[in-house]
This record gives sequence, C-alpha cells and structure tokens, in this order.
Amino acid sequence: MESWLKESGAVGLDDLKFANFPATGRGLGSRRHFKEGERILTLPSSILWTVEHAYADSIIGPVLQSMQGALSVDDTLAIYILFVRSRESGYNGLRSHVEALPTSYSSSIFFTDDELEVCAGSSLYTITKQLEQQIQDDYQTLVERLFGQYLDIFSLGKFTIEDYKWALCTLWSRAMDFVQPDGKSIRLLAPFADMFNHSSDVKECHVYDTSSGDFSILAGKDYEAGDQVFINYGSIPNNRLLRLYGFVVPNNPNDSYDLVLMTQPEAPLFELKQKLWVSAGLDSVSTISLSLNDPLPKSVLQYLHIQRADESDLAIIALQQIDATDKTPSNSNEVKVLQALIESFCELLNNFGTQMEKLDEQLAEGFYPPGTNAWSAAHVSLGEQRVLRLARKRAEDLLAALESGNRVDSGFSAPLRCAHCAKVAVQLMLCGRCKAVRYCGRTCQVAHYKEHKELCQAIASKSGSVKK
Ligand SMILES: C[S@@+](CC[C@H](N)C(=O)[O-])C[C@H]1O[C@@H](n2cnc3c(N)ncnc32)[C@H](O)[C@@H]1O
Repeated sequence: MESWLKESGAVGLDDLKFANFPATGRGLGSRRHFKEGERILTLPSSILWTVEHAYADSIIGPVLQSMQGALSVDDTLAIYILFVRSRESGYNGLRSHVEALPTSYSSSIFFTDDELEVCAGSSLYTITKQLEQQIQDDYQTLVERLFGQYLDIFSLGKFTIEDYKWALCTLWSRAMDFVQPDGKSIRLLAPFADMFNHSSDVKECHVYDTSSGDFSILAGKDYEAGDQVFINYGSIPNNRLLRLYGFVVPNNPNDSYDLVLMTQPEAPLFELKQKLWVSAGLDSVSTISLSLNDPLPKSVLQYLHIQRADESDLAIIALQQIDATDKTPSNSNEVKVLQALIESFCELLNNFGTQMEKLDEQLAEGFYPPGTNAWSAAHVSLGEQRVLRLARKRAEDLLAALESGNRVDSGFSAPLRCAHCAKVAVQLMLCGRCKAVRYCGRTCQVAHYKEHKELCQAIASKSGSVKK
C-alpha cells in the first residue's frame, strides 16, 4: 500500500510506522519529533474512496449511475469497497488498502444476544436491534436492485449480507465527513490515514482541502519518536462509539442517552402541535440527546409542553414562541409535564437489565473481562443510566421549585423576531387579527399569511378577538 501511495504523490509516510499498542491495538507511531500543528501526512485526492470516484469507475460507475433513485452514500461506498475486494485483477492500489483492513469488527451489530443483553434497556440496545433489521432490509433491496441484476459484476458469494455488514462497519469506523464551501458534505475513506487511533487528548487535526481535494493530517499535539500518533474522532458517547467503532472509553465524559419523543397523528390538536414543534426546531418524532453536561435539554420540556397542551395552553405557547412575552404555560401543564417526565425516567431506568450499582460492582470484580464485548456493553449501560438519573434529578428539582412557588426557566423565552424572516428587531408590527405574531413589515406579513392562517384563527378565536 505504501509504495502505491508514494507513487500517487502521498507525502509523510516515511515519518510514520505501523505498530501494535497495548491500549488501542494496531495504530501508527511517529519516527521523529512532530510539533503540534505540523503537517505530518498528505494524501492526494486520487487515492481517496469517495462517491465521486465510485461513479467515475469504468465498470461499476455506469451501473451506479443507471440506478433509479440514487443509493445512499454509505451503500455506494460499501458496494465500491466490496467490488474492489472481489476483483481478481486491476485496482492494485485500492486492493492493497482493502487487504490491510481488519477482517472483523466489534460494532454492537456483531454482538451475540448474551453480550447485547448486558446493556438491555439502553438506547444502544434498541438502536442496535433496529439497525440489524434495517441492514437486512437494505441488503434485500440491494440484492433485488443490484446484486441480482448484474451477476457479471457482483460475483456470487462475494456480496453476502456478512460482506455488506463488514463493508458498512469499515465505513462507520474509518470514513470521515467534511462540509464543503457549497454546504454539501463529502464522506471519504483515506487509505493509511484510516490507521490512526482516537484520543480525546489531541486537538482536531484532520483536514480536507476543498480546492485540491487532498486530505491531510496535522499533529494534534507534540510527539516524540516512538509515540503513538492519534487523531481526535470527536466528542462521542460510548453508545455511539460502540455502535460505530466497536470500542468504549470507560467513564466517558461525553456519555449520553438518546431520548425518543413521539406523538401519534391521532392525538388531539395534532396539526397545531406539529406546527409549534416545527417552529421550535422539533418534530412530532424527535430524538433528543441527554448528556452528562446537559441531562435535561430545554427542547425536551418544550416538546412535552406542546404535547400535553390543551387549546388554551397551545395559544399561550404560540404567543411565547413568536413574541417572547413572558407568559408561562399554565401551571397545570408544567406540573403535568414534569410529573410525566419523572415517571418516564423511572420507567426507562427500571427497564435496564442490570442496575448501575450492580454493574459498578461487577466491573470492579472483573466479572466482565476488560476489552470484551460484554465489558463494553456494561460501560454503555452505566453511562446511559448515569445520564438518565441526572435527568430525573433535574426534573425533580424543577418540579420541587415549581411546587414551592419558585419558577425556574424551563426554556420558553425567545427574543422578539419576525414570524416570517425571523429577523430580530425592536420595532415589529403585530398581526391585527390574532395579536400574537409579529412582522418586520407588510411584505413579510403577506408572505406568511398562508402558513399563519390556521394558527391565527385558533389564537384569535381563543382570545375572543375575532369570531370564526
Ligand atoms: C480508524 S481505525 C484505526 C486503525 C485500527 N486500529 C486498525 O487496526 O485498523 C478505527 C478503529 O481503531 C480502534 N480504535 C481507535 N481508537 C481506539 C481507542 N482509543 N481505543 C481502542 N480502540 C481504538 C477501533 O477498533 C476503531 O474502530
């Protein structure tokens, strides 16, 4: 692989070497001193795995391009990798990269039932189960649309579901995403650079040059010869690390719980509520990440206030969203929301197969041998329960404050802004009908009317300013 990379114009390979490190397994070590910020590796655009390169391939490109409804980025790249791996000749450079890839992964999708059961009740458990089903469905679609249609290209036995899962895990654990100046994102897999392991102790140091398409790694800190060189994959919680990368960081400060909030369309006042969720940046199905730093984000309370609102609460929430008057939702709604939330947190915590104290004990006693899948699952479960307990405590504190008459900001104030263009301004004109929304001028009011009409009527009739 290295000679192919050098011939293609890669710079910096001689200063790095493959090595096995006790904590992380295979990675890259430095052969000399690197100063923080110094460019240590540059790979030319031509050797990167990208969707664009898959489309440009003379064999697989026309097939991909002829498909009705483009494949997802990950499916395109996964198929490209499997295609190159299946070739008996040609593609020597890319094939040398594929040969250097791990033969198996420890993403949670490969866990046995017993291993996954260790984190039963966690959001990782649910997402992993859903993902397994999703992968099977996606694979079936690929067989029907692609593998079964072009048997000359997709050799039998080299595009099985196990191969597909392996290729997906290759991408999840090694591909990187960058946003380009036009706002579009690019996902790429960089041979050799995908051998750097992760450390949160180094600065973010991978760079994509959008004009040349070249990819570089800078030193994320000072290194001496012989040190392992790291990159920083980002602030990732253990549940995500285990699902995508197959490892965990004990006591991960980024741990989180993915709380799924949903409301059925049959619920009363659903359409009005949907509008309010959308204008609060939410949706009727919202997944909100609770974290150790912010165990109860305001968006959770915003969602639930809308979900549990009756007609008069809805009108008040609409007013608050738009004109930021400090009218708070009715006390009963807020109390209802917090009580229901505490109850849900208790239920979620009870659903964990093994409670936190027991897991702590088991980990301390070495019940799960360190580094095994069950040990990783135990750390995910611990992290998620820690977050949920903090969230429950926060909701309990808010409820106690409310009941004792000390209101605490639960996330409703917003600056005065135009309901159409969102411009924040002091001089805004009120909608004459509902007296609830504000505009920076007549043009915005007219442009917004169609969207505003339904809520306008609802608020106006509620406040008695206009008869229906
Ligand atoms: C981009 S690859 C890095 C190279 C990889 N170690 C290899 O041998 O091919 C990412 C994978 O490396 C491993 N890894 C990276 N950082 C790690 C860390 N801090 N601790 C444990 N494993 C790590 C995980 O298996 C992860 O999925």
